[in-house]
Parts: sequence; structure tokens; C-alpha cells
Amino acid sequence: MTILTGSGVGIQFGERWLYQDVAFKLEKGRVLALIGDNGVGKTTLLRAILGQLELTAGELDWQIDAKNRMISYVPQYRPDMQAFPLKVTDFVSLSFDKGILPWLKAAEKERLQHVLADTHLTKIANARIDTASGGERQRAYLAQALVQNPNVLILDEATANLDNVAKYELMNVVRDYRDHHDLTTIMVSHDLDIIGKYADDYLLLTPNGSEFGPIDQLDMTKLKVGNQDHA
Ligand SMILES: Nc1ncnc2c1ncn2[C@@H]1O[C@H](COP(=O)(O)OP(=O)(O)OP(=O)(O)O)[C@@H](O)[C@H]1O
Repeated sequence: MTILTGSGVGIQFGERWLYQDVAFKLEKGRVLALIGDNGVGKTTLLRAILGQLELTAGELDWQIDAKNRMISYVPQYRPDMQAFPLKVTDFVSLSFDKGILPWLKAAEKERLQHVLADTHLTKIANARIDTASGGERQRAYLAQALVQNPNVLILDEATANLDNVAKYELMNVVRDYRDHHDLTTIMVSHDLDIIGKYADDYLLLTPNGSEFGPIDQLDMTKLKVGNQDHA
């Protein structure tokens, strides 16, 4: 089932078109890799998908109406940004309407426990997040996104700045969660290993035309990127 269809998408700032005639489909339960050179406009397209920016041309046609649509977002890991004096479990439950644990409904508490288990955080649920490793903190951000039960998960260079073990652990959690919950994901990444291993489809943005297709049709030599995300 197609969740979102982009057709004739174009974005222009001033005189400059970032891209025109972009076409893609986001299919339920699949991982779409959004790729292209630095500055091509990947984040800008995400902002349009999140409803924060109007397209200059074309359409984003959703199959889920706006009031039932939940899009969750996992940002890039930044070692300097996460000095919260909160337990992991409280940090994850900040996503719920009422925040920290004693006020959560029974169903929310149960959901929280499932997501902590799915993201391999149960053992450190009561440890403080500022003592957790980079990989654990990034999985806590993922857990925060997943407790919202999203229709679409956005990973915005979410494996950047993580070591090899942590980045594959994060993506394995996403894949296992997808396999059990039919989660749909858009992943922005410059990491060719991660893209090749975890994406199902790709959308390559360039100023001279976009390409969309199954990941095994992507010619990786077209990408000017290395195998690491940039900060
Ligand atoms: N509101 C805006 N007004 C004018 N220009 C903008 C605006 N937002 C973004 N841009 C420009 O659009 C271009 C694309 O930016 P964007 O952040 O989407 O690129 P990106 O592909 O996500 O880059 P990176 O891989 O480096 O994160 C940049 O040149 C940016 O300066």
C-alpha cells in the first residue's frame, strides 16, 4: 500500500530551484533512503513532508488524512546535546501527552515497556540518560519516536557520529520493529553501507533530475559520498 506519493515536486528559494519534477512513492512497511549531495535539499524535502514548508511545484498526496497521521523524527546524534538529568524511561516517556511516568495511563505504561524492550533499553531503563553511551542515547531517541506509534518514522542522519557497533544496532532495531509492526521509514543518510543494507527503495535528489526505484537499482558510483555520515 502506498502511503505517500510525490509527483512533480519542485522547491525554489529565490531564483534557485533545488530540484524539479521529483517523483516517488513511500510504501507501507518499506524503508525509503533519501540521498544526494550535501546541500541538495534532503532536509528541505523532509520539512515539506512534515508539513512545515510549501512546495513550489507539484504535490505530496497522502493516503492517511492529516488528523490520523503521526510522523516521528529521530535527529542526528550530537554528543554535546544530551545532558538531561533524567532516567532513560522518563526521557522516552516525554513523548506521551502527560510526560513523566506516574501520570501515564496503564496502556501507555505497557506501550513504554514494549518499546524499551524493542529498543534494547530495558536493562538501563532506570539509569540516567546522561550516563548512557552514544548508541544507547540514540536508541532512547528512537524509543521516544516509536512510543508515538508513528505511521512514518524519519531517521535524519540518525546513524551519523555513532561507532560501527552502535549504528548497526540502531538500524537492526528499526528493521526488527518494521518486521513486527509494518513500520514505514524515510532515512536520510550519506552512509552507503547502511543504505545498501537497510533501505528497500531510494530517492536520489540532484539539481538535474531525481531518481526513484528499488535499492538494488541504485548505481552507488553516482554518489559523491563516502561510507560515513557527515556531522
Ligand atoms: N528557508 C530557506 N531559504 C533559503 N534557502 C534555504 C532555505 N532552507 C534551505 N535553504 C537552502 O537550500 C539548500 C538545501 O538545504 P538542505 O538543508 O535541505 O540540504 P541537505 O541536502 O539536507 O544537506 P545536508 O546533506 O548537508 O544536510 C541549501 O543551500 C540551503 O541553504
